[in-house]
Amino acid sequence: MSSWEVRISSSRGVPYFYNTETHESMWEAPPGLTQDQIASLPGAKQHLLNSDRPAQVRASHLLVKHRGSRRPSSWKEANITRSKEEAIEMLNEYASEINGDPEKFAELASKYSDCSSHSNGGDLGFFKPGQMQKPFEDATYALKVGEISDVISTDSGVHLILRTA
Ligand SMILES: N=C(N)NCCC[C@H](NC(=O)[C@@H]1CCC/C1=C\[C@H](COP(=O)(O)O)NC(=O)[C@@H](N)Cc1ccccc1)C(N)=O
Repeated sequence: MSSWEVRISSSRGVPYFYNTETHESMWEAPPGLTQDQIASLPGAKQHLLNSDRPAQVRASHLLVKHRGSRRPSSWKEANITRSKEEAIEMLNEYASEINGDPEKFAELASKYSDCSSHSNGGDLGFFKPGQMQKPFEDATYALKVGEISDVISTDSGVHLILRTA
């Protein structure tokens, strides 16, 4: 496997391959390396090289915060004191009311989401790997476009996610 490693180009912010012996560098993976060998190169954090992961995705979410949230406050409520269990119960009720319907999702997100994105039906716009908290990112990438997640927990609170692109 010689001495290839993965580095991030400072100018382009994307991974490239660098050989510490020959000082060669290339954007594409060196020929002859299997996917597994590439994934185990120094610096090749799987999500950076996850070639089958689209560069960006788009999602909407319905966030219910609780007293354990990193910022237990929102446009709806200055001081959020509900428990995490209560927040999960609320989300499960919303999920059954939404019943997989994207329009219903946007309607309920506008009314009930504790995120500023509520004003836009929960739409977060496009985002790339590394921008959102990991559980949120992984859950979104695991969804097909048009699918709604189960209850996902992050430091912000608990979410329902609808992947839209
Ligand atoms: N578009 C981006 N890159 N904006 C920065 C995202 C930061 C990111 N946020 C999260 O991972 C969670 C999941 C989705 C929303 C979110 C949290 C919070 C609410 O939780 P709190 O921070 O009070 O704990 N909402 C936001 O950030 C909003 N600006 C998202 C947004 C709103 C309107 C339009 C676009 C994006 C993080 N790395 O913390």
